[in-house]
Amino acid sequence: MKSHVLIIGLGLIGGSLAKSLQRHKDVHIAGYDTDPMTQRKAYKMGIIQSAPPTLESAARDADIIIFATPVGATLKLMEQSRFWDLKESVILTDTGSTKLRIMEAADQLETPFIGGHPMAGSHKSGVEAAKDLLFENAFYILTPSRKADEEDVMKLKELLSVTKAKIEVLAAEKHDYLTAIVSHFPHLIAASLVHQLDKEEKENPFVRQLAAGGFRDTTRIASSNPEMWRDITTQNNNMIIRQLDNWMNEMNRLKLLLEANEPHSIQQYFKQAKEVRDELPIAVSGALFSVYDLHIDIPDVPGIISELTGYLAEEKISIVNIRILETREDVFGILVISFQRAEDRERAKDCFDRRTSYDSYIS
Ligand SMILES: NC(=O)C1=CN([C@@H]2O[C@H](COP(=O)(O)OP(=O)(O)OC[C@H]3O[C@@H](n4cnc5c(N)ncnc54)[C@H](O)[C@@H]3O)[C@@H](O)[C@H]2O)C=CC1
Ligand SMILES: O=C(O)C(=O)Cc1ccc(O)cc1
Repeated sequence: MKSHVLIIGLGLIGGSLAKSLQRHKDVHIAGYDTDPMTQRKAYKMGIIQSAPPTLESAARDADIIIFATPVGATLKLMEQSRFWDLKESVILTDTGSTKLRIMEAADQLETPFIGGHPMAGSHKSGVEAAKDLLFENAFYILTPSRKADEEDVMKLKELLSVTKAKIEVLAAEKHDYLTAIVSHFPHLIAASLVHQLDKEEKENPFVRQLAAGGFRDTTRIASSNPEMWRDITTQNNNMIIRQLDNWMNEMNRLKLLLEANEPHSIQQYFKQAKEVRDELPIAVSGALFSVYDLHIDIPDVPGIISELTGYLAEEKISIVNIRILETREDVFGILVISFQRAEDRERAKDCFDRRTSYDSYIS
């Protein structure tokens, strides 16, 4: 008999999970979204196999229910779930970026709840951005509630195994502490840098044109969904404030360094940061967010980027990011294209080797 999975919230994460879980031949995936257009689109795209009209009817048939909604909505849905007519063996789980508040709510439920957080994503949202391989090689954190037993955890792990994510069990508080450092607080920094640019721009409109390379790299995540980040920030408020306090101390240390303006100490500051950054497991399997960069030496001529991305599109190779490291007239520029999987990067390199005369290499 087929096992029934209900995914509530069919955006980037719910849609990607639905696509990935299709690999189980014995699983039926039902999908619900408060936005009827999204639900219809997910059904038409074949991401979900049924689109129930109400949550109550869908919940009745489900063996596993996944809340893939912004974390504020997830808390409300968990509360509503008390009134659903659920199977006795049902397991509830979520995909939210915060875990402590969710698990406090989970402890109030009679139903086993296993918190979940796939630590991969992007600044994009919505079902159109969903990708079946989004979670491959990424960590997927689980935080089981007191009512979830070992067998429940095994069932969920078995369901999620097809995502090819690396599943780890962690305490909710530890999860929120760590994600404040590597994910939540960096979002606030990105947003604040953009605010700073915006203020300057009033006096100096040209600054906007100059905001290339480094500024864009550092602030990409400021383009994320504001509703989602409102909820994350309010739920993990204390941990984020702790990081802000640390950051302000660090900024004071930096200010003293700048006021002293001593070249050696300033170089040391950058050198130490570079050493730590270069050692981060970013482009290898096992990273929080794995990306695989391919560098291509390109001449600075109009249309070059669309030519190269056009080849990738023809060969159905997906990219996650694209940027130019350096472009000056008469000088070669370096185009950096990031892929989610090493295999995609290999295929892209092969594609460029066959179809262009540009050198591409893994730096
Ligand atoms: N975007 C990312 O990179 C990541 C997000 N997450 C978490 O996953 C969850 C979902 O995020 P995304 O998919 O990016 O958001 P999204 O904005 O792409 O999709 C959320 C979907 O939920 C629907 N929705 C909202 N309230 C609902 C409700 N009460 N009932 C049913 N549907 C409802 C929306 O209409 C939308 O289609 C969030 O909790 C987020 O913190 C986790 C990992 C990565
Ligand atoms: O786009 C990025 O780099 C992200 O930071 C994506 C992301 C957003 C929220 C999460 O909980 C996990 C990953």
